[in-house]
Amino acid sequence: MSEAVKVVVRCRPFNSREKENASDRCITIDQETNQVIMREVDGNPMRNFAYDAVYDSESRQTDVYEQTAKPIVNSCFDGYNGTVFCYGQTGAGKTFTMEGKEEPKELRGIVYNTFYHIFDNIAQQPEGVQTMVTVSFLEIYNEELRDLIGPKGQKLELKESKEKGLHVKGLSQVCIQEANKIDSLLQTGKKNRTVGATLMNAESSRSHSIFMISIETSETNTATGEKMFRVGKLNLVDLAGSERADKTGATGDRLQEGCKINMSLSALGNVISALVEGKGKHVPYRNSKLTRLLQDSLGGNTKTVMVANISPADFNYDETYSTLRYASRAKKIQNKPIVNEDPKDALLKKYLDTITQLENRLKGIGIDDAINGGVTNIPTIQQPVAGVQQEFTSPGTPTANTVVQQTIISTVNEEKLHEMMKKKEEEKQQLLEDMRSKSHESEEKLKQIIQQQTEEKERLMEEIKQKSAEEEKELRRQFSEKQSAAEEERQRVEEEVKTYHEKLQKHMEEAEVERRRKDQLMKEKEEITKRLEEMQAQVIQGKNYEKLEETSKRQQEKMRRQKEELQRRREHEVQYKKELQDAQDEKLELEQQYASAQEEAEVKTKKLKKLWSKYQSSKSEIQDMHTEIQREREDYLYTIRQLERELKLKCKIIDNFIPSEEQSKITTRSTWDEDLDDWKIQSIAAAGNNIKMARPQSSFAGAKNSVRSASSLGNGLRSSTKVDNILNLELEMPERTTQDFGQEKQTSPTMQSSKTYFTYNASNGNGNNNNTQKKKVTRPPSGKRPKTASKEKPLINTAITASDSQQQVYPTSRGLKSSQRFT
Ligand SMILES: Nc1ncnc2c1ncn2[C@@H]1O[C@H](COP(=O)(O)OP(=O)(O)OP(=O)(O)O)[C@@H](O)[C@H]1O
Repeated sequence: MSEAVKVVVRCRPFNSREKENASDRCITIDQETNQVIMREVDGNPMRNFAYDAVYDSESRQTDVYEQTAKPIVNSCFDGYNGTVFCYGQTGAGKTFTMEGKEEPKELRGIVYNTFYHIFDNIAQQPEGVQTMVTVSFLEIYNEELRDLIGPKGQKLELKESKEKGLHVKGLSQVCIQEANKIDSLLQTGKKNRTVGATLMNAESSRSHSIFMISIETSETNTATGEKMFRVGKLNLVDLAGSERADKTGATGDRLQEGCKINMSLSALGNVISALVEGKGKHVPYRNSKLTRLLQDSLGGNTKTVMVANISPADFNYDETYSTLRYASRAKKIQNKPIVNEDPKDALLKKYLDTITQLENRLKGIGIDDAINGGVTNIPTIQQPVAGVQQEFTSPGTPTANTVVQQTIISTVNEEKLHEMMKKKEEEKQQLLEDMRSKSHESEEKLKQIIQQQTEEKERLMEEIKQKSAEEEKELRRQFSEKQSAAEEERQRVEEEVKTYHEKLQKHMEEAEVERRRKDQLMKEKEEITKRLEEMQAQVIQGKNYEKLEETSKRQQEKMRRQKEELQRRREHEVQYKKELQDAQDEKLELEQQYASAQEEAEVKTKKLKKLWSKYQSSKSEIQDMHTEIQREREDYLYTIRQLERELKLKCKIIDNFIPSEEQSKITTRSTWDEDLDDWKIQSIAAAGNNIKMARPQSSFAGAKNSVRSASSLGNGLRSSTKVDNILNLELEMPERTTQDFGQEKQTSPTMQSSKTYFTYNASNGNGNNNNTQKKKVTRPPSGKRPKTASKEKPLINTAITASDSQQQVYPTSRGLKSSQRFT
């Protein structure tokens, strides 16, 4: 089953340089539709691209990991190969995405998360499943392969073998048992990786790095009892960024590195293009080390994810557009991942085989007995010694000399033997000791591992419990915080309303008191006025009268003003009350409106977004159509130019080689046939090219030459042989010729062997004219053309001068007549 390369895009936040040069945002990430929208910049139209997933500058490392790399890591456990590679302009965030930092947790990139995930998976595997994890780390710097965790500065070579396939010879492979070992390994690799500062990135990677993880698992088949091995190889690739020298400000080494980087990236681009273009197309994997190493990841046996990193700033518009186009193309690559079962180069298998062999060897030399009951029964050392002793002490009838000799030899041999035995004994002891300690060590290790795993499990369980308890606590705390905040808010509003009411009440009371006081005053004043009037009526008015009247007037005026003031205050009070009521109503209404308006806004935003993306895609479709039309137009113009050239040639030939009167005759006899969508020319079947030309035959050779010169008489072009070819309306009259003319069948044998020339006469195509009758002239029985032929009149409009006896009735064709220049 083939599957497409998965492509995701991640946009980083603005960096300080972009902020300094006041760059604008030109990218919008729409996570609902998985689209990246590029706004219009400097006359470039708006563009949108869709991918498998998109991440904006707020996206978290874990989100990117969970949705992109995690599924691939899981499938490596099932025996699939996987590749995750980060692609993009320099400083776009590839290394941040791929590596990040180990602490704080939130900054861990794909490599870190992969390891924690791998060891989480291992911890959850059922009993009996064995796993082995190994890693390698290399860089491709200036087209050279370098080991990042092995001996420093060692250059490596790419090799291909039947057993291992394509591999890097001599590359270090480190076995990892715990996830946290990865940090030191990564640090070593990072220290060894080539980085350099450019204007675009203070820590720019100057090489492509590949972190290779191999996950080997073995499981026993419950039905057959056989061990099954699976190997999943995972490549985590952090590519160097594409860069423009004018932007990076690179010179010297940096510039050279940049060139090499761009070259290998363009080789990668060519591979992608070739794969996208389709079957049969040669894929240039061999053009760079990068593409050779990634051969399986692009169009091969691998599940691949490409992370395209981009900048949001219009300062990088061109680079971003190029990355997005690159990424769009990569989506079309089809891979064919398969499970790698029982591979020949499985390290785990080799390890397990070696362990079994060692165990068998131990059994073979009685290791158990040796351990339990001392060394006396070990045959390999005991038996030869016994044999030697027997040999030297065997009874016989020796002489005194021989006895002495034998005794000396025997003593010497015995000593040697003794020494040998001692040595062997020591070696054996040492071996046994080693084995014992090794087996003890392995037991201890096993116990330790089990103990560690159990502790780890317990710790994890404890951690999870703690975490969930903490989370619950945190949620509860947040909830109660929110609740108390809401309660506080409610109390505050209530308090406010209460204060408002109190103020109002106080105000009203004050106003009431004031009113009462004024009423009282008025009353008093009225009473006084009344009394005054009464008194005035009794007292004779002197000069005081005027004074009193004036005072009363002033008091009345004052009272009027006070009344007005009271009235004004009452009105104010009413107004105030009304306003308060309105404010409360408005507040309520606003509260209701806010909820519904927010919902409405959300719905409308969604609709707007949909419409917007539709608009965008239609726009880009139109743009594409324009480009297409432009291209077609150019094609058409090209074709027109070509046709014009051809037409000119034809016109030139006609004008120079066909007599003008013949041209006009042909033109007047031509009609456009709508049904056939072609020109119809009368008696076209008799035209030169439709008639078989006379082949040069030995018997006719002389005659043919004569005919050629005879037929070139028209229009003063007698000597031209080219004209012969054009003007010779030579006809061998086969049976079918008459059919071509649409006339009666003529089957006369004389006709079949005859040679006839045709030309239009002056009748302008009137078929009833006697002159228009075509006549056929047969050759003289000799078959030779008469030598006088060249002296005949021109072919064109020439009357036939064949003898009556030779003349046949020829099919009538409008205005066509045959001519012969030999009689
Ligand atoms: N998503 C992100 N969030 C926050 N910071 C980011 C993000 N992506 C990148 N950065 C920061 O931007 C800077 C450049 O990123 P990085 O080194 O990963 O770029 P690169 O694509 O690997 O560049 P080069 O190709 O030159 O090596 C770093 O300081 C990095 O921390």
